[in-house]
Amino acid sequence: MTDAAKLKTMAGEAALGHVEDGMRLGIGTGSTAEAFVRVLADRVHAGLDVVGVTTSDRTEALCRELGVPTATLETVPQLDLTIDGADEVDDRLRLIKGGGGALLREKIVAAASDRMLVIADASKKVDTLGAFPLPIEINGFGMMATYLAIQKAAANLGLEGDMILRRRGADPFITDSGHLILDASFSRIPDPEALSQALHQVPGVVEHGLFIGLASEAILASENGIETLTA
Ligand SMILES: O=C[C@H](O)[C@H](O)[C@H](O)COP(=O)(O)O
Repeated sequence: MTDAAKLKTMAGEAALGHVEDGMRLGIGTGSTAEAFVRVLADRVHAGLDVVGVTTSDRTEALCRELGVPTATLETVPQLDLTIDGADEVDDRLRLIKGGGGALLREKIVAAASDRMLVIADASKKVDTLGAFPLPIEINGFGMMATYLAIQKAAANLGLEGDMILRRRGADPFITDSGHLILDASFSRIPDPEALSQALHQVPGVVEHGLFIGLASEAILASENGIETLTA
């Protein structure tokens, strides 16, 4: 296992300490969430009784492969705890997510949960959000108009930077819900709340990767051990 993989597993194992028998779990997407699913599966095989609502087709497939029971939000619409990774986390537990393209379902699942626990390696901790390009999920219809409207909304907040349509090989990346993603390199987002509100005003924006007021705790793994941030 590489050092990076070890840190993800460390964070996943620490997250297990928050999981109790009978819990309805939201299960995130990405390499750290996958590390969590692997340690969770061992516990399930040892008798832990939980049900997971997954945030992507990819995580759903992994849970099925490893024997972690899953349900949909339609049948289990209220969750006790969501455990998910992040691309950036600041000291107020504001996040950038969506590097893997799962931000929409991740946000819906986190919002349906009593608590959201972030798991990450300590390199994800930042003073100011924005070095990681902000994923913005948009409808395919009128995408150039949406692009320009986002650019204008951001400029009104003093934010400028490249916005690139995410691709998978030669084709546009399509999310599990059938949308496109723009990755916006603003470098620094000093007021994430203002940007979040402004983006939600743009028709065509389905969701964005700023998670504000959702995470209640973060487990950050480094070579020195586990650091826990609480809201
Ligand atoms: O869409 C993907 C998610 O928001 C991931 O949780 C995020 O990109 C972090 O992924 P990783 O754990 O692979 O760094």
